[in-house]
Amino acid sequence: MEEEKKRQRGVRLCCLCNERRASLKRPKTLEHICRECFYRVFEDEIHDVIISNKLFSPGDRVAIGASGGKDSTVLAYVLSKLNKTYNYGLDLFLLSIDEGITGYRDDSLLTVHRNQIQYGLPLKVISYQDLYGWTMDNIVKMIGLKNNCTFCGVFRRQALDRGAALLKVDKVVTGHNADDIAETVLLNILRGDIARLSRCTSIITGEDAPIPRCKPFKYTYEKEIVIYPFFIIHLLPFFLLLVLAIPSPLYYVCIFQEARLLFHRMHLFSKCISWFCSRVHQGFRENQVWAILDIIKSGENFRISATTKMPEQGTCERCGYISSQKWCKACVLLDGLNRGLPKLGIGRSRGSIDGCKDRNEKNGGKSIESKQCGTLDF
Ligand SMILES: Nc1ncnc2c1ncn2[C@@H]1O[C@H](COP(=O)(O)OP(=O)(O)OP(=O)(O)O)[C@@H](O)[C@H]1O
Repeated sequence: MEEEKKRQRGVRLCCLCNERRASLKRPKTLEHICRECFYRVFEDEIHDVIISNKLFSPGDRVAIGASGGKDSTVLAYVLSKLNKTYNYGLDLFLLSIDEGITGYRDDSLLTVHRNQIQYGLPLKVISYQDLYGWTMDNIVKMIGLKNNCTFCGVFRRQALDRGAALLKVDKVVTGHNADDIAETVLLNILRGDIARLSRCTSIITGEDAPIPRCKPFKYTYEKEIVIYPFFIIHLLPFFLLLVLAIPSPLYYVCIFQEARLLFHRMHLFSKCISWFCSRVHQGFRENQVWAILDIIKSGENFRISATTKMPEQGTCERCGYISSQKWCKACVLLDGLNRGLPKLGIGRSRGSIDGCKDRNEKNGGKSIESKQCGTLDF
């Protein structure tokens, strides 16, 4: 009766509970729903992903890769909430890697320190300076802005594993979301990187490595991760917050990623435009919404032919980290830096460093070489 009255008054009701006033159009399904139902479906879907993929076992020690950005901040909050609500029995930790990027990581680490207190989770911070003797600031001073992301990505991947080993955890979780995964599928297709294409949609990776990594946000849309903490604030101030680039976990973009920063600004600008034009371009937006899940599904359905030779997994002769080469990529890059020849380890031709010969080449086979690329370098 009450609902009927509301409907007559022209109030759009939430299509899930059919009781409360709808206050947002859900980016993933385009349903008009209320705030309470948004929180419920957002958390329920992540819980379903965790359970159906058996991401954790009771008693697991789990490190949350905490960059201080929006994805890992929301992940830390949601995972600790679900852990309590559904009694997963997990011991959660925050693990942060300090790359030594002044004006970027030092700011975002403040958020992680705040999260440590807010969520009551132990925090471990590991720096490139301690692990490698180099900060990204110093690396960029030596090599400039070109290729610096290769150093950062390779070092971070290994640093997360080393931090996880120090914390003696069973698993590492990262905040990679559906948009990141769809983007990586497309990048790997464009680059013809079959090795990465075959594993980039896996929700658990590195099962052959000492510590597996999981992505509970694999099917969670970035837009919903952004809405989740800020939903209470109405959309307009939220857009202003983004566009004016007021420092916030939503907006941490690495200062060394100039191209990405430009892309990010353009992306935000186009988001604003599309928000204003959304009623006109409804059909286009609906296609865009489904494209993310479709791309992930295509990546999942990708099958590698049995005759394709994949890189052979071994350990680095220098540091003992997993590697398909004699030396792992981090050791090759570090060696180049320490010798004052930082470009040696970059690109495909790696013959110039003795320790870097491909095991498969040595074995006479032709392997698929996997480069450091894409959003998912974990
Ligand atoms: N410095 C870091 N320390 C710990 N974990 C990290 C770090 N950088 C990235 N990660 C992990 O990898 C995930 C993806 O990182 P990426 O650099 O793509 O950032 P992002 O998509 O902006 O995510 P976020 O918003 O959490 O920073 C993060 O969500 C986080 O779990």
